[in-house]
Amino acid sequence: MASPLRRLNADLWRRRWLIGPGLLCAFVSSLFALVVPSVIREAIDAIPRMVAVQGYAAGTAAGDLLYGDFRNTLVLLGALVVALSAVAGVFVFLMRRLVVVASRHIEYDLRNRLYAHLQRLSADFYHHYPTGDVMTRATSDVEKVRRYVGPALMYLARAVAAIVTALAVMVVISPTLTLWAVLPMPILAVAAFFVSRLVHVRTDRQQSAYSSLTSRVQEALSGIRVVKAYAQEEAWGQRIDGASADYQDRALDLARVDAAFRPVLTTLIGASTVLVVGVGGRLVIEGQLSLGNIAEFIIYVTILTWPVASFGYVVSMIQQASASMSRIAQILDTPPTVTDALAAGDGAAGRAGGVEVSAGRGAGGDGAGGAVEGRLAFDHVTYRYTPDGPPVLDDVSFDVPAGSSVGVVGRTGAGKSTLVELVPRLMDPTEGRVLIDGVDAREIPLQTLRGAIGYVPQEVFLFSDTVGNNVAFGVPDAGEEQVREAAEEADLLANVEDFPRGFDTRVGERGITLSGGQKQRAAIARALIRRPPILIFDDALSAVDTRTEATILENLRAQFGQRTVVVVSHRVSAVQDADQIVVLDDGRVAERGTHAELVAQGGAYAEMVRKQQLEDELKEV
Ligand SMILES: Nc1ncnc2c1ncn2[C@@H]1O[C@H](COP(=O)(O)OP(=O)(O)OP(=O)(O)O)[C@@H](O)[C@H]1O
Repeated sequence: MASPLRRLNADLWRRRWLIGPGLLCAFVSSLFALVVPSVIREAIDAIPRMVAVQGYAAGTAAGDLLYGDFRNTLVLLGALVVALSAVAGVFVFLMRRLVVVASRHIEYDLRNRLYAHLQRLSADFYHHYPTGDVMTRATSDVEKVRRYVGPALMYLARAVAAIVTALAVMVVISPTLTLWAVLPMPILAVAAFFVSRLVHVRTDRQQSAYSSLTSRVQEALSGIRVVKAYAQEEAWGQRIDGASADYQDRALDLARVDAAFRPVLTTLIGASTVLVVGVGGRLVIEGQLSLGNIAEFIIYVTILTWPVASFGYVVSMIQQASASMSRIAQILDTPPTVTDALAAGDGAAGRAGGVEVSAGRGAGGDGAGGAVEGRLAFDHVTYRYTPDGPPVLDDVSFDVPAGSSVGVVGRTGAGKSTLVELVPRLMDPTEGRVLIDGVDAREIPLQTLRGAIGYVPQEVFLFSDTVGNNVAFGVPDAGEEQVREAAEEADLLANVEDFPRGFDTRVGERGITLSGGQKQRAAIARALIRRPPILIFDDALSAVDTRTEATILENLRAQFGQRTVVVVSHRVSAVQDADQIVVLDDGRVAERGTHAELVAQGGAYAEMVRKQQLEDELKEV
């Protein structure tokens, strides 16, 4: 067995009570199926005897009696064939029920394990693995592994059982005829192996052509407004056409290989039959075998064909499953870089570095978020996205006292988002430390740390759910009043009341589309409802007008003193009232101070203020 598949041994063992009896059923069904040819031999061999009796004793009472006996025997033998086949069928049914069910359980467990691990993995993993790639591993790779624990094992068990038992019976009857009958079989196994390899390669290609076709169509439909506005229907039509033609080519390619396999199979069965009849015929003439034996052998050859072919099929299936399993293992073996390893405790509370910190959910609205006060400090923080890449943050140090506010500004790409993502530990600094209440964030249990932070990312993500559930996302048991309160603080309440079903209005694909500003405010409400001691807005006010921005900031200011607020923005208006402003330039702290201090300093911030004033004045003209 290829090594990556060894990891499944524990799963197979856990499901032994399904797999074991399932494989036993495979064996039993083969035994029953194998009795059928000998019954048919009996029946065929009875025919010449019957003909002879007819010849000698036709018309006599004894002849009629014998004839009646023969007929009854034949009917009985026929009934026996039907009964044996039915019993073999029942065992095949049981085998499938047991083994396929086990394989579905193992698939379910593996997919859950993978998803649980994906949730544990840190943001840096997702920087390196494209979503489509991870999706393929979680879907079609898991399915290929399932085929190993299900169909492959099943086919293998049936094949071994059928081949061993059929060969044993055949050899007992006639070793010579057996040798001739199985002569084409190795060619069949090898052909099946190569054909199924070709089939698998083509199936993969067809699958990837299909996923690129569906993602193209999905993109075209989600971007339909842009396509129409730029009159690009024709060009997009051609692109879809291209992807569609590619898919068709791949599908036909697969169908051709598939179609070629059947004739190969039939030819090889034909060759075996001819050999059986030819060699067997001579043995019958020599008196070593009966005619019934030839019929019996022909059935054995047919019985053996599929198991022998399935050997090749199974080998290629196992190869595929092994490749898939190693792709899955790559993810499972990637350790999360952000862990609780350094934290003193794992639970919702723990002692860290002498400072007691506890979960800051405060869903009840205590406002202080437990024992986390919210002092935030960056201590010589450097961050690189790749080990040999340039530092996106370079030796950043500054302090934010608990309950104060800080505005972070800087050109695009200056590192602002990266800086704030380090606070909830979406990733850890390459060098230096982020401190919360004077404690290295890595020493605080993740649950506690993240429970104390309300983070509104730059790209708002709303789930296809109701507005209310999107707001209550981080506090699933929040009451209606809490949801309303948070929405009001985020200046979203008036909008929601205008929606057809208020907070029960669905958003996203199957609901209404929120405006950019409404989405941002829903995300802000989602952060506020947690009543966290630390609030982080990463350019979270960019899609709202300055009046709404002022209202939200006003609401927040009413709570300054209780909450540490970090506001990343391109707009002076969003940061000018902050207790301090940090200007980032190319990953470094270029300036730091209050609005008045920085304006007086006459540096980059003063220049930004001047430009925005000029823009505002121009707008007014
Ligand atoms: N996953 C990543 N891999 C490599 N580089 C990245 C990655 N994400 C961001 N960067 C780079 O890091 C730098 C800082 O990005 P960041 O998003 O922190 O800037 P920003 O100041 O928030 O910009 P903006 O104001 O446009 O949002 C940019 O040059 C960006 O291209």
